[in-house]
Amino acid sequence: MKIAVIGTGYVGLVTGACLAETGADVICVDVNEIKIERLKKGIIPIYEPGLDEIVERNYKGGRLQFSTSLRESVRECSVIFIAVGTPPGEDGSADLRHVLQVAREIGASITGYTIVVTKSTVPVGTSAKVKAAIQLELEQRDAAVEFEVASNPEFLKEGSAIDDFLRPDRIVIGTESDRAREILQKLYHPFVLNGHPLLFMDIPSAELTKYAANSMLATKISFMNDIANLCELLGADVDAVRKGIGSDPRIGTRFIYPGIGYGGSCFPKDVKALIGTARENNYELRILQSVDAVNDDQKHVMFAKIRRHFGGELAGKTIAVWGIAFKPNTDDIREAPALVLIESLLAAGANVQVYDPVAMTEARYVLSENVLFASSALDAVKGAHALALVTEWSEFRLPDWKKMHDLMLNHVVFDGRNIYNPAELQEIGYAYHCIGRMSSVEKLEPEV
Ligand SMILES: NC(=O)c1ccc[n+]([C@@H]2O[C@H](COP(=O)([O-])OP(=O)(O)OC[C@H]3O[C@@H](n4cnc5c(N)ncnc54)[C@H](O)[C@@H]3O)[C@@H](O)[C@H]2O)c1
Ligand SMILES: O=c1ccn([C@@H]2O[C@H](COP(=O)(O)OP(=O)(O)O[C@H]3O[C@H](CO)[C@@H](O)[C@H](O)[C@H]3O)[C@@H](O)[C@H]2O)c(=O)[nH]1
Repeated sequence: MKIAVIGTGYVGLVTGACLAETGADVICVDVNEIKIERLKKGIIPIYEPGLDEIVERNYKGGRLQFSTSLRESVRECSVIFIAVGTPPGEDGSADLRHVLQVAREIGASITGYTIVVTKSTVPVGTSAKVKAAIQLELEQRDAAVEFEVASNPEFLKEGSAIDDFLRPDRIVIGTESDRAREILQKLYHPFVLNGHPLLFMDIPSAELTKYAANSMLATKISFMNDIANLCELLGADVDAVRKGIGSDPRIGTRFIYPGIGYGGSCFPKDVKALIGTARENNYELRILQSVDAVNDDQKHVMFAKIRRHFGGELAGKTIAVWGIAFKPNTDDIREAPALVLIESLLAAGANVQVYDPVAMTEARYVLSENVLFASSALDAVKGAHALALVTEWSEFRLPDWKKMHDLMLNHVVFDGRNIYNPAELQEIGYAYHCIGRMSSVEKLEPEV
């Protein structure tokens, strides 16, 4: 089966490489010439564990190709995936510019029966727009080419994208015909050998499933962040509460970790987009409005703790920030909570020294030149008055606290992910603040 994947970002490249892994003949297309040139040289444009191996193996095996020409690439393909970005527009709704541009080009190029599958996250009704755009192009060139559209939202997580794609919890496909259903069932058969379901449904339901899934997960996180903030007021420990509620299988243990707000290219934009979709239909999604508002506030919680610790005066203080990526195992810094914290620290007159194991290059594009980019975690804490742990990378989990004690000017740790042991830090002489817990350590008088 010959397949084209349009858009070679986090989703498109993983999709293309994983489909090629099953023996399919895949061509990945992108408008970004530099990206495609680098991919042809074996340079992977993003950090995603395991992606380099799978791309290299399939590229060398001839099953995976790269191109900047959509028109040439899609001609012989029976299935075309659209995996371009759908960033938030000014009003928060999904910007469909790239998706519809691709649809028009597909319409201008296909010559035989084709299934056009929308994999990008798009609002309900987008597949119908894609279909209309392709149809219009076909009519304009007077071509009677049979095609169908389908919706196949992607649920992979950055940092574990390969595993998520190869062993999905489920695959959701919205189709309108048995023919498209049979072809997509065949294509995805190798990925559901684990017994997890391939769920066929109508197209609007498939499109909405994606937003509902992300919104549900974001709701769990904002709910726990709200509870964490209440824990601090009541003298309770959110991690005990988390374990206490998570043991009930109806609630479950996953995605209830409090922190400093969810980030990334999906939850923030998809929650906002779904709120907008509802509003366009005269319906207020009140729960999601609160989820979004709680998340915006949560991104400021760590800054408030740091400012309070230093008696409201941060001018001249040096704060080390560990982690910029929105989560570990990715170089993606879109909507990362670290960016909000760093901006607030700089605005308050603090010096900021940052370190991230893989996101430093991305960070240099967006962070102010006043930020000091450290060469290692230890380098970042040199001369610092405080350490803020933002992203829970593995290499930050067991720091050499004693060595750091000598490097830091003042000894206080702000743990945005609740990964450190307060007792251990107290023994070495650090003050400790985390999320949703008032530990005895935190109640120590601030150091000068
Ligand atoms: N990143 C994730 O974890 C994730 C997971 C599931 C779904 N999604 C959704 O998948 C979609 C893609 O997300 P992403 O993170 O991979 O985006 P991305 O920004 O990493 O990649 C998008 C790519 O599309 C290319 N592109 C734009 N216009 C094009 C065109 N006309 N022709 C060819 N290529 C074009 C861009 O150059 C870019 O390389 C979005 O709708 C997103 O919401 C993302
Ligand atoms: O208990 C938790 C779990 C996650 N997060 C935060 O939530 C954000 C998103 O994390 P995660 O969902 O792991 O990463 P993404 O790669 O953004 O994946 C989400 O967004 C993708 C794009 O739509 C979907 O495909 C995935 O299913 C969905 O999990 C990150 O900032 C995490 O730190 C928490 O604060 N607490």
